[in-house]
Parts: sequence; C-alpha cells; structure tokens
Amino acid sequence: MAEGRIMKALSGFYYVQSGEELYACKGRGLFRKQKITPLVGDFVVFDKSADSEGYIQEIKPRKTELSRPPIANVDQAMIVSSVNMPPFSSLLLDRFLVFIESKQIQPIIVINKVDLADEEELEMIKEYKTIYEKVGYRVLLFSAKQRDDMMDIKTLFQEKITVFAGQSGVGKSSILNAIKPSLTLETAHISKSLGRGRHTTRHVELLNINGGLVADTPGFSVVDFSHISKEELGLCFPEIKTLQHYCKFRGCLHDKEPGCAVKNAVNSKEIATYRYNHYLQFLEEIHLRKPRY
Ligand SMILES: Nc1nc2c(ncn2[C@@H]2O[C@H](COP(=O)(O)OP(=O)(O)OP(=O)(O)O)[C@@H](O)[C@H]2O)c(=O)[nH]1
Ligand SMILES: [Zn+2]
Repeated sequence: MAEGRIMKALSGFYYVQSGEELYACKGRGLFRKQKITPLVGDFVVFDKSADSEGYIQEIKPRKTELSRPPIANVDQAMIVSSVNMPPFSSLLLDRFLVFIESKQIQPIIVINKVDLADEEELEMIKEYKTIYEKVGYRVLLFSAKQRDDMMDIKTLFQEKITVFAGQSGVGKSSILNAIKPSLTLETAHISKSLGRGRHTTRHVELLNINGGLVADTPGFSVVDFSHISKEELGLCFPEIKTLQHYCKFRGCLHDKEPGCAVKNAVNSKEIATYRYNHYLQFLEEIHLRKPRY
C-alpha cells in the first residue's frame, strides 16, 4: 500500500503522485460502497499493481470540497475581478467572497487590469483595497498584461492548493498563463496523445508552482447560495462574524432586531455600509429561495 495525492483525473484514470512518481490508478475498493468518487486533490491509499500503475483503495477525509471545478482539499481561492472591462463590481466580489467562505476556503482578492485604470478608478480601487484589508482579506492589485507583480502572486502558492474564480473576462486564464507559460503547451500535448481536440476534454489538473499546487482551470465564474442558510450567511462576512456575539438576541440576523451590534457598527461606520447592504440583499435572496424537494 502506498499513499499519494490525485493530481489529475482523465479518461477513467486518476494520476496519483507519490514521492517523485506518478501512478495511473483505477478506482476500486471501499470508497465505492461509500458512494464517493475520488477527486483531484484527494489524498488516497493505493495498491501498486505495476511499475507506474495501481488501484485506489481508500480516500482520506477531505478538508474542503468544490464541485465546479471538482477538486478536494482546496486551501485558497484567488477571486479575480478587474478595474475595467468588465467594470469592477463590489456586489459580484462579495458574492464570490460569501461563496468561498461558505466552503471554508480562504479567499484572496485579486483586482486585475490596473493598467487600464485612470487616476479616478485607481483611487476607487485603492479605497476598496483598504476596506477589504480591514475586513481581513489579502488584496492584490495586478496586471496580467504588465506582469511586474508575478512574484507577489507566486509566493502565495506555497504549500497550498489554489483555485481561481471570478466573472468571465476578468483575466483568470491570462493570469494562469502568465504564471505558467508552458500551461497551454501541456494541455495541447495531453489532448493530442488522446487524439482529441483541445477543448473537448474537460479535465482538472494540479500544477506544481512555487512549492504549491494550482488548479489549471480558470475555475468558476458564477456562484449560487443554495447551500447557505440565513444563519450561516453572517459567518461568511468576517466583520459580521466577529461582532455577532455582542448582539442582544442569539440567532440575530442583523436585520430588524433591536440591540444589534452589527447595525450599530454600520451606523458608526465601523462596517462599510455597502457590505452590510449586500448582506441584506443576500439574506433576502436566501429567504425567497424556493424550498427544494
Ligand atoms: N489590459 C489588460 N487586459 C487584460 C489583462 N488581463 C487579461 N486581459 C484581457 O482580458 C480578456 C479576457 O481575459 P481572460 O484571461 O480570457 O479572462 P477569463 O477570466 O479567463 O475569462 P473566461 O474564460 O471567460 O472566464 C483578454 O482579451 C485578455 O487579453 C490585463 O491585466 N490588462
Ligand atoms: Zn445582530
């Protein structure tokens, strides 16, 4: 028996890295009865059947799990937005933040295309940077076009599994390609050996970059809150989470309740009003959600 991490899933094989070796493994064993499918990012126990082949016998418990892209044990997500083209939207950014927080994954905010910003826009973006840093997030202003801050991004990968997320067109693929210029070549190579076109095979692969693992897919560009309850929503806003113990009522949703520490903090400008308004908007969205059967 050996242990390793699934780095890639392709055509029914799970490619497990153990030490320096990569083993092409088939799924078999106990986890089939448990009805869980191995995911890229999983730690697994496997039987070596030949030189570089094997059978997965066991999947180790997961820290986190994403379904789009399907990856287990993701530590952090780079949420990419852009200053311009498409214009910066704090509402969308907050949606992504809430989604990532709800999955127990650490968000990092990347605001891309700073090369396109005029003075006024740069000023606005810096104000947002200050607000989100106060909340406790790391914020990177970035340009995939100029690429001067590449090391800033790369140092964040160490000993982590990272995915990229963000609205369409913000530059996720551009940043990925800038980080790993050989990426497109590798993707083309894999598909060619299977005799298929580049875009027909959807697979996820973890790439070794700067001592960490980065998912080679631009990740998700839409999020939904269907798995989040009203009570959980406040936990996805760090500045609300730290204050909610001071609310008068346990289970306070920080809406109409009296003696709410969160509303007091909004009134005293301790919490950004727009963040609180987004919270209320998401709360309403969850409230109006049709029950699913
Ligand atoms: N000026 C400028 N353009 C950029 C920058 N980063 C990306 N772009 C351009 O923005 C467009 C969209 O970039 P992509 O990398 O395809 O964006 P994406 O987020 O992967 O988009 P989807 O694949 O649709 O999710 C492309 O034309 C890029 O060349 C940047 O930092 N500055
Ligand atoms: Zn409250």
